[in-house]
Amino acid sequence: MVTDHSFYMNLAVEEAWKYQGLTYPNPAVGCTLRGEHGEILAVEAHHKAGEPHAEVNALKSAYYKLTQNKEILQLFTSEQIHTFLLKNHNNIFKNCSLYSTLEPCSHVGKTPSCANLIAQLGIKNLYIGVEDSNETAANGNALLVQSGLHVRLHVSKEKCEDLLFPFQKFLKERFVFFKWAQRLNGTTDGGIISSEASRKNVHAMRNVCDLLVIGGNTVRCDRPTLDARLVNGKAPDILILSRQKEFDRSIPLFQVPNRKVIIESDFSLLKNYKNIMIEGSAKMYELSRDIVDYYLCYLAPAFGGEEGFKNIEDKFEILNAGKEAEDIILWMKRRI
Ligand SMILES: NC(=O)C1=CN([C@@H]2O[C@H](COP(=O)(O)OP(=O)(O)OC[C@H]3O[C@@H](n4cnc5c(N)ncnc54)[C@H](OP(=O)(O)O)[C@@H]3O)[C@@H](O)[C@H]2O)C=CC1
Ligand SMILES: Nc1c(N[C@@H]2O[C@H](COP(=O)(O)O)[C@@H](O)[C@H]2O)[nH]c(=O)[nH]c1=O
Repeated sequence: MVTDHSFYMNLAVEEAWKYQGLTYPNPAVGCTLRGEHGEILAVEAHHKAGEPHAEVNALKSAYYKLTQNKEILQLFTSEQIHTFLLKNHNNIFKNCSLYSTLEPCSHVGKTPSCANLIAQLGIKNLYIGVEDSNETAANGNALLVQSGLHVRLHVSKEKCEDLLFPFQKFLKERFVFFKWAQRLNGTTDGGIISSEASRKNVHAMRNVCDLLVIGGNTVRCDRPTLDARLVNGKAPDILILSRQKEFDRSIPLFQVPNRKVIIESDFSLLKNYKNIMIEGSAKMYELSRDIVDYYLCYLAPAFGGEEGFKNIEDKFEILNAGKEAEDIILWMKRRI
């Protein structure tokens, strides 16, 4: 039987995109566990920095699927899951193949080393999308080859690179993404557009981004708060892009504790930040075109509104299309 390794890797890629924008300062990573007859034992992702890596989440799910032992479902930290699996694996993974969009980490950071766990569990084959460019975590691949695993690199390489790109960008300098919510007819005005689940997702991104950029007219018209209240999260610093700099200082945006609100007429402040979200519409889109890496659109199944992206001719490549409640979520890059 010829195995289509990209099929299994692409499942991991799809799962990981659900957490893009939420894993900072970690990368979005996905992992599939395949049984010896090609069956899918688990498809999981890394959700949040400090929580288990994708490989650990996949091994946890696969262990439960294979053993029906509910004990593992009560374990949530990486340390707990590593320790449990090392003690109880009974060689059940010995003919399994593991697909990871990123080379398993070799270091002990906030969580123990995935490469070490994979080696000790006796997994047979390891398929990797891309190597880890983060020097402290890299070389998991070499460690696993030494341990006798069959390792193949660059399965669905381009897809894994697109997934990893934000991480590489914030490691090197900064990652900037432009997010908006629109209706089917392209309008962005008139208050709430996307579903509550989508807005929670955006608040979870605000919770981990260190700077949120907003246009001055939006502050005047929408009187937004721009915090992460829907997930009880931390409010990011705010850059208001404005030349005239006149605002009603009594609105909630200026009252949120423990964050800075800075008003500038250019983007030079961005150099001090790593993970940056611009929440904007057409004017901000035009002004930020040269500094944005990825675009994130929440497309709500509705018509209505009046203003939006008119008279802009750009084209995009869709990197991932997902669904959150009733909305479609598109991660894209602009075609140059
Ligand atoms: N659905 C959605 O996701 C969103 C919808 N919106 C809606 O869309 C509308 C438009 O928002 P958006 O397009 O983001 O932008 P805005 O109109 O809110 O902001 C653009 C800002 O850029 C400043 N500006 C204009 N030209 C320049 C320049 N050449 N150099 C520097 N600064 C400049 C203006 O400053 P000045 O203050 O001096 O005029 C203005 O405040 C908003 O009113 C809001 O209701 C906004 C964000 C998201
Ligand atoms: N209407 C709309 C968005 N609009 C953006 O959110 C801002 C309001 O933030 P806050 O006051 O914190 O709730 C608003 O000014 C605009 O930038 N975002 C979305 O995800 N979905 C939506 O439907």
